[in-house]
Amino acid sequence: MYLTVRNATKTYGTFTALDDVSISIEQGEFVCLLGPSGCGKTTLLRLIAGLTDLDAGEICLENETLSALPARKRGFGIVFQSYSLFPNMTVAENIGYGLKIRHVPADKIAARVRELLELIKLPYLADNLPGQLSGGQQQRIALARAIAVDPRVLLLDEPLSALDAKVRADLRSEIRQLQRALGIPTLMVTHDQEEALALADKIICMNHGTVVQAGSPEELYHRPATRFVADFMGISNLIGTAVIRDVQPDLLSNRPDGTDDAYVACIRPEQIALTPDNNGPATVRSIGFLGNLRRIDLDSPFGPLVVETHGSIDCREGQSVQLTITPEACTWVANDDAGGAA
Ligand SMILES: Nc1ncnc2c1ncn2[C@@H]1O[C@H](COP(=O)(O)OP(=O)(O)OP(=O)(O)O)[C@@H](O)[C@H]1O
Repeated sequence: MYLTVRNATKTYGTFTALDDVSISIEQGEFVCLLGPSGCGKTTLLRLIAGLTDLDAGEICLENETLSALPARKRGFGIVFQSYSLFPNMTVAENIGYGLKIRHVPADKIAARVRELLELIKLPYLADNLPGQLSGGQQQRIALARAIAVDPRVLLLDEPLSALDAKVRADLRSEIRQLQRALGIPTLMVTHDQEEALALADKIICMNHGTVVQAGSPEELYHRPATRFVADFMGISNLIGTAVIRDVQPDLLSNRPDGTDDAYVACIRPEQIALTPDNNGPATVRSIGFLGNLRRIDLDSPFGPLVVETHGSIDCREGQSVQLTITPEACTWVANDDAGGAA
């Protein structure tokens, strides 16, 4: 483990923002902290950065305890949602700032700034002021400034959320490429599950100040541990045990033992097949065209269902359809009853 947080707790008055949280980041890993607004993501990032004090717990980098080390001595690079560049400094001065305060010689700073401007593909902007740049450009500069000092860890707090969809998607893949090329262990806060799925080696899913599940994007999507994770990570059809027993009992074959309330089935929309059938038990309510796929809303004996298909589909709104669902399509997840909190 490169960076570890053990049993971190943080309270504000009587409110517990983080409750006994433990996480780890490996060397070179890209980790996303994902969860709904207010779940404690930013608090955890700020604790790691040294911008907030821990009430209890420990933060270690390799074998060094960081808890007593002030933020500026941790050697971390930080990028915030608001670009937070120095408005009166040029782009080159902004990028070189961290090196300047470390008394690096001017020629070395100039060379490093040139190298970073090439890396973020903005070599022609060196002499501009931040106010003359687009949001996406400013965020690239903020990233270059954070990387300039060869940080031991890169901390990103919702760096893309102020940008529009296209710029956001472009910068997302650039951040990924840059992080891969430089191998800097990175922790990024986001509330956007698509962003986390696309970027992360590991996702740490949080709710109400605790870690609900940590794992690869594939694990969290295909094997969510709880109803909250299933609901938060993409679209899922969550169906109770009693309904399944009534409608299609063979789907219960993989269910763990426990009371009816203990588990619900999570069936992803791409795992349900439809066939037009005038005597079929389900009815198509609406069909949405999403470019590369179609999303179909159904009324069914299971209740409302969402189905997605990449192929063309031979049915129309109002049509009756037959459903094919196999027991393997059901992931049984603990019913933490937190679906509503997502
Ligand atoms: N300085 C503070 N004083 C009091 N309460 C705070 C303080 N900072 C954060 N909180 C509370 O702690 C909780 C967690 O906040 P945090 O910013 O970590 O959430 P978050 O998951 O990053 O949410 P968001 O995505 O909305 O930024 C929130 O309920 C917030 O109101």
